[in-house]
Amino acid sequence: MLSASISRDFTTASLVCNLGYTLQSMACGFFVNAPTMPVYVRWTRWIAYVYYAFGTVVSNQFNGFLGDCPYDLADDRCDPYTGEYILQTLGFPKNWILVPMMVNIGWAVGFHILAYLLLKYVRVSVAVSKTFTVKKIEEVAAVPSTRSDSARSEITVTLNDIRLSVIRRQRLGLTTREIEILRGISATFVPGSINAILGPSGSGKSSLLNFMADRLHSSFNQKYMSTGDIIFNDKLPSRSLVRSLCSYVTQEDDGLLPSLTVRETLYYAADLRLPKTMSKQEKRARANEIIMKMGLKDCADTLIGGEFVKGISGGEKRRVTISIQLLNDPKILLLDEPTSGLDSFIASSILQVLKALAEEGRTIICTIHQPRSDLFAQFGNILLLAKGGRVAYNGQSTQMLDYFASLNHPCPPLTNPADFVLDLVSVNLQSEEKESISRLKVTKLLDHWQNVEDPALERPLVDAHLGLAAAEAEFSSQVREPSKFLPAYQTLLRRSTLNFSRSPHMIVARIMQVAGIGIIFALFFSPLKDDMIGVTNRLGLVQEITALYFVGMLNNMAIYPYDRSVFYREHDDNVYGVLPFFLVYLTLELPFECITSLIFAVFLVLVPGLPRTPELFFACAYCALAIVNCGESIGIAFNTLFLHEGFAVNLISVVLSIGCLMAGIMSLEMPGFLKGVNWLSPLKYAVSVMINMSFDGQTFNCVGQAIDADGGCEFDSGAKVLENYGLKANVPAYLGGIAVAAVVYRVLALVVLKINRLKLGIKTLSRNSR
Ligand SMILES: Nc1ncnc2c1ncn2[C@@H]1O[C@H](COP(=O)(O)OP(=O)(O)OP(=O)(O)O)[C@@H](O)[C@H]1O
Repeated sequence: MLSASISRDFTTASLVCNLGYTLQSMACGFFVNAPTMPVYVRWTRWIAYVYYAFGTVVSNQFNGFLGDCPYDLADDRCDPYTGEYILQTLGFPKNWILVPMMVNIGWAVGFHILAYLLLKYVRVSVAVSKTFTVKKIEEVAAVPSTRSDSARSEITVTLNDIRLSVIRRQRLGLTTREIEILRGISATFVPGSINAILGPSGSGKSSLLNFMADRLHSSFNQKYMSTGDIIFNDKLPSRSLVRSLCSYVTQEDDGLLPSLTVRETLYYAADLRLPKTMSKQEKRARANEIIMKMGLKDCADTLIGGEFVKGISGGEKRRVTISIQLLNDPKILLLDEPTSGLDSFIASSILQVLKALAEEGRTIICTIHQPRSDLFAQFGNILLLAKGGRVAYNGQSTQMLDYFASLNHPCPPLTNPADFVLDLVSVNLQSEEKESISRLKVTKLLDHWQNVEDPALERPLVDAHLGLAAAEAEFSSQVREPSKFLPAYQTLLRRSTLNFSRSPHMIVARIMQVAGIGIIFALFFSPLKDDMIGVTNRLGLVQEITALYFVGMLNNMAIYPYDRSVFYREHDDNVYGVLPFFLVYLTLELPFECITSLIFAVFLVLVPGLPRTPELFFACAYCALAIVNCGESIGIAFNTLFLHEGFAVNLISVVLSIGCLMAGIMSLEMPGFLKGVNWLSPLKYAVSVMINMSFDGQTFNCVGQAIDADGGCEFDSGAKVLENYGLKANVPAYLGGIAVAAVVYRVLALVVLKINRLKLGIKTLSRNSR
């Protein structure tokens, strides 16, 4: 909480938290012996709550303790076996239990108060975005409309008795429940004006739009089923053709990268979405044409902006999201709540833009939750749904009130027509009496539409087979193929590099997450001595390489969830596949991991004085790189499986903590099952390699050690340390194991992402199977 109140940005907050935690754990006295800490950091233990917690636990464990001393208890040589001696070596007073517990309560309260004060008095500053002139990708003049003749042909969309239901698994998959979402929707959407889908909450507006855009995907937990046809100009297109002809604008603008300008966003989108037959100049010209058409000229060189950088306005963001979908000149544009969250002026301007697009011959279909009367006037055609997914009206907006008036439901004067019809088709749940009256009224309205007015009653059913062939013939030139691997990879790499280079705090955090903890280790452990304390400090220092597992996760959390949102949107639009996205992430991540791992090895090996050999230096950098990389892989996998970042981070932390506890000296005696699991952990290999290479061939003096009968001591050589702790390992094999683990973890992350992005279709049932 304190870190988040110091910086509200996750990247910086996680850096503060990580370095703060590392400092705490170094100062606690477990990894590095407190009395032997260098004087310039020895004081830090007094401000480390972990020191007090560790002191309490150790005091509780060793007060009055006596180990199995092989000599007479009065013999001085038994001193190292006493709890008093152990406490003295660790630098803790005797019976030090109550005081540190009270101090820690003080720390807990203090941290909360400090966080409260920071949250209350330190305001989040939102920087105003700079404008960027595109230098490398030169500006290309907008050209007059490039719509081809085929693009100008118009499409009337007809829905024929669409039924949609979902079967959901419950109680750990033991039972299932079927929910009917749409019950026989027949409607017509015409080109030339805005087609609005209205209805109370839960009436199925979004589900219908998602169904039309082919965005409903079955999964393990839910299986969608549908019947009915979507017809384009009396022809029955395949689902893939529907997907190609329809562009879909989602409710959120989360498919935009905050550090790109509007023009850059559209240039890169054009590169990714427009066919490879178009030259770069033509793609740029198309993007500039859209910028002019959508009224984005004035903000074209302003950053999109995000949480901490004020960029373009909310209305402009909506326009940019719509613009991206307009790049390939779709014949049908579906928009989910395009005006939600916008003020009336901006909402009205968005609808005017949509109206102008419709007047060019496009079929514009949008859901609107509760339009004001001025917005309602912009709609040409209305589909009114009632709760339960049934149609109450479909036709021209100008005739809607007359239709309801003819059924004895006149709209009172000065009433917003949209509010009036939404009330009309809603069930009033305020009292039982009102509910039964309103339910009867709604049922009558729905039955009347279904039995008397439903356009499907007059429509001859299209011959599915002939219709399919005819549709393919008419619209095949409009089919959009996803971008091939190489061009997609190149464009995404350029875009991500530009976005990343404009986020200096992320670059600093990526470097300092690894280098920072290396510096802290060096401060606490340097210089390593050759006595007993030197032995335990070496073990502690080498063990600390496991902290990099968390660094990988934090690096991933700072970037991946944002990249993922943009990727999911573009993948839903069938712009490119999983692999280019995945490899671009890896390409940007690896140079940072290589450089920071080398820096880390300087502070872990050279500065404190582990054997200063090239072998150990590069082995350390290699292990560090693999551990950070595996942490990132686990981050990718969990952040793909779970969209909620808080939940994902909790789960990842558990997995990583278990990995750290099972590595090296933290778990010398584990049950067989856990030993088996540990072979899957990169930390096991890395810590073993580091311990073996750090101790092999080393000699130590006996200061502070129990002297055995022949005058020697337990740990006078590195070989004895490895043998006594059971840490001897086959270093070359383990070095190979680390590489295998890094590759396997990353491939697993790719498989998780691939499975997650499998677009399991909707099961289409024939009419008589229901
Ligand atoms: N995958 C699903 N699992 C269970 N129920 C679903 C699912 N999808 C839709 N529904 C149900 O279908 C109904 C229609 O949902 P939908 O989101 O389409 O309504 P809506 O009219 O768009 O509502 P709102 O205006 O509040 O967004 C709701 O009752 C919803 O709970």
